[in-house]
Parts: sequence; C-alpha cells; structure tokens
Amino acid sequence: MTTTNNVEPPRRHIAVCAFPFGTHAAPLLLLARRLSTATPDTRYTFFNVERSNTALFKAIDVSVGSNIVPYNITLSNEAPAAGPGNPMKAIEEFLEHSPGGFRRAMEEVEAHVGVKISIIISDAFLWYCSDIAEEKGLDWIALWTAGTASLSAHLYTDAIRALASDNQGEEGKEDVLVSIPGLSNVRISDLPMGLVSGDLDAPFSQMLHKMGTMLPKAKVVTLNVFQELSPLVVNDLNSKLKLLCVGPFPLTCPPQVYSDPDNCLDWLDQHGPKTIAYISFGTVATPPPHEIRALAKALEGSDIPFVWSMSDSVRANLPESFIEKIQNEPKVGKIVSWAPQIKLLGHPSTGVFVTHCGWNSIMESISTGVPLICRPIIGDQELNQRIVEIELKFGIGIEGGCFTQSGTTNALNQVLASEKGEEMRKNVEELKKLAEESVKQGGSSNENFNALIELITSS
Ligand SMILES: O=c1ccn([C@@H]2O[C@H](COP(=O)(O)OP(=O)(O)O[C@H]3O[C@H](CO)[C@@H](O)[C@H](O)[C@H]3O)[C@@H](O)[C@H]2O)c(=O)[nH]1
Repeated sequence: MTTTNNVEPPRRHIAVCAFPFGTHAAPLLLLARRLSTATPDTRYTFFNVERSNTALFKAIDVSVGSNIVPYNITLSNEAPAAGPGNPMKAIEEFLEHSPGGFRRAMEEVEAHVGVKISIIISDAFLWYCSDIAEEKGLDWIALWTAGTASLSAHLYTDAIRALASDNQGEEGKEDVLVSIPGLSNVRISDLPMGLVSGDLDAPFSQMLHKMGTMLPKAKVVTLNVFQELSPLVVNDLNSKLKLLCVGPFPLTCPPQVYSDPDNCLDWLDQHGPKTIAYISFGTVATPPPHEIRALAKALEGSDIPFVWSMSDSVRANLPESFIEKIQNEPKVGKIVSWAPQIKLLGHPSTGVFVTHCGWNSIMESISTGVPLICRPIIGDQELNQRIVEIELKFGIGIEGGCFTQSGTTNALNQVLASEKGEEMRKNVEELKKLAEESVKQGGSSNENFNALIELITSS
C-alpha cells in the first residue's frame, strides 16, 4: 500500500486527504481518479485510514488512473486507526489524532517518492489541511461532498445563530432564513444539528464551525454539484470563496464498476416502465424499527414492486408476512444488502426513489431523472429535503415526517400515479438536462474542471 513502481519520478506530487466516514471518501477518490487521468505525469497519494482505503480501493477501480497510490495513515503512535465500533467516538478520535497522522504520513511519502507535495486536496471537513498547506507553503483545495445550501449554512453559522437567538420566544415570528443569501426558503428547523440546536460544543459541531471559518482560505472549494442547480446560492458563495462546481459526479466521474450480486437489474427488466420503488437510506443511519415496519406494510398493501437496500440488522425488523410474501412471489419485491444504485436509478422501470436525502443520492436521482420521496434522518438531510421539495420541486416528504402505512401509501401513489407526480418527474427531467449540458464541452462543470486542472498543473 505504500510504494509505487513508477521508474520515472512523477512530475509533481499531490496529497489527497480523506475523511473516512459515511460516503465521504468515495467522491474524493472519484475526483482524484478524474484528475489523475487528466494529469498522468502527476502522482496522487491518497491518505486515509486502512479500513476505509481497503474498502474504497476494492469498490472503485483506479486502474485507469494508476498514478493514484493509497497510503494508510496511523492516528497516533499509540492509537490504531479508528474502527467502525462507535461511529461518533471513532469520528472524534479521528478528528483529534488525524492532523498529526496526515503530517507524519506526508513526510514519510515525500521522503520515499523523492518529490515534494505541491498541493493538498482534502475533504472540506479536514479544515486543518489549510494549516498544513500553509506550513508547507502550498495551496489547499477542499472538496465539499454535500450541497450548496448546507455549505452556505456552515459559512453563515454565526449570523444564523444570532438570528435564531433574536427570534427566540417571539411568537408568530417566521423562522425562515430570509436574511441569509440563497437560504430564504430554509427554516431554522431544517438546519443540521449542532448548527443552532443540539450540542454546539461537541467536537463534530466545532469542526463544522471551524470549517466554515477556514474554507475562505482554500485556493478553491470544489463541489459535487453543477452550478445551474442553485444559481443564487452559488453566486453568493462565490463572493466568499473560490467555488468550482465540477459535478454531478454520476455524470463527470461515475464509479464505472457496479456490483450487482443479487441481479437487481435483471429483476427490473421484468417490470413495466416507471413502476418500481427503489428504497435506500444510505450508509450512516436508518429510520427506527416501527417506521421500517410501516414502510413494509405500505409496500405490501399497495402492491408496488420494489427494491429495498438494507443491512441485515434492519431486515430483522420486517414483519414475517412481508418476508414470506417476497419469498413466495419474487416478482413482488427484492431486499438486498447492496444495490448498484446509480444503475438501478437509471433503469427505465424505476419510478420513484424513497431516500434519506444524502447528497450523493440526490445527485444520482437528478442525473437519472427520478423523483423522490424524502425521509431525512440526520445531518444535512432535512435541509436537502427542503431544497428538493420547495425549490427544485422534484420530491415530497412523508406526512408528519415519519413513515406510517397510510402516509407512505399516499406518498407512493402521489409520485407514481398522480398529476403532481408527473409534474415532479418533468421537473427532475429538466434538471437532468441542465446537468447533462453542464458536463458537455463548454458547459460550466466541464470548464470548471479545466480550471482545476490548470491550477494543479501550474503548481
Ligand atoms: O445499496 C446501496 C446503497 C447506497 N449506495 C451508494 O451509497 C451512496 C450513499 O451516499 P449518500 O446518499 O450521500 O448517503 P450517506 O452515505 O448516508 O451520506 C453521508 O454523506 C453525504 C455527503 O456528505 C451526506 O449528504 C449525508 O447526509 C451523509 O449521511 C450513494 O452513492 C449510493 O449510490 C449504493 O451504491 N448501493
């Protein structure tokens, strides 16, 4: 994992530093692979903890960009790299020890490769890469893996906190963030925990706050977004940072390899156009057991065929009758522990995506033109739902915000079989077209990527 076989020393050496939790490291590796293909004379060292590097380099084929070399960091001389046990504890341990881990690893690799690092690219969460870059006299490029609205919320945290405290106790006062540019449809209650509510002193909240103050120092902040998606927020962010929207990644740097161990795509071939519900809540959190059961009951009662991606521990909450029905009539639905999500969304039989509104899922639904039923759980997801529902208008929430049998049945019927659903489908098809334009030659995302390459090659 630590050496390269290149005989010729690389022309330049870029450090890429990953945040190894949730779906953060994957888009960073996809971006690095795209960059490495465009700059084959450059070595990209991908610094990450071993657990994440091992999984990532198995899932994403980097052979097209073999100038990317994974390197496992250790978090301190005593502590092993964070494991998957208690996620928040592992994140806190990582945040505490990783600055030293990245510094040590960079020195080791520079000595080994014999070429000094000339730029640091990192997940935006790793704001301290700005300090490391400054110490080394280098530029820092950050990748913000979520949407523009949540990025804006982190940049305006102090102003939003002041607004929230002014509004406190004032009955009837609208809590929409009208005074925050680009967030005029967002309510304080849509914001991620740790921004105005929850434990503001927790290490994760503090990391996000610090990040908001450090990102203006980045040479460039790149995003898995195309700028036509939210022009108002993009314009405002551009007055604070140097933003380069180089997405959507499913179009600009797709994974290329899609594992389908349960043959979901063949199963979808047996169904009519736009009839299937695809369900997934991403990699970090899942709705509580009673909601999982209500969702299963709604599917069972409505006879809407589905593919549901869920872990074994969630599967244990499903009603017996539901499992029996699937076993006896396989055409009814499919439960899998991992689906080739992008391919599945792009299949003509898929009619709706029931999602937690993780940013990667949103970009995948826009890239494939699939409307959403939203059940956000944590972090930026509620804010993402608000943007999808109120501004972009290609998804709806569940009545009351939680799965009940009747609320879920209504939502499925609305999207799959009502005029409103047709409208949502038209809206997401329009966004898909804009996304496709942006990645063509001369399109905004393509031009932004060229600007990024120029920055890298001039380092
Ligand atoms: O069966 C599955 C399930 C998921 N995926 C993929 O897994 C990713 C899931 O990403 P995302 O939708 O962003 O969800 P999380 O993994 O939960 O993402 C975390 O990271 C995101 C980006 O920062 C945030 O927006 C989310 O709130 C946070 O939970 C997507 O690329 C999916 O295509 C599959 O390929 N197959």
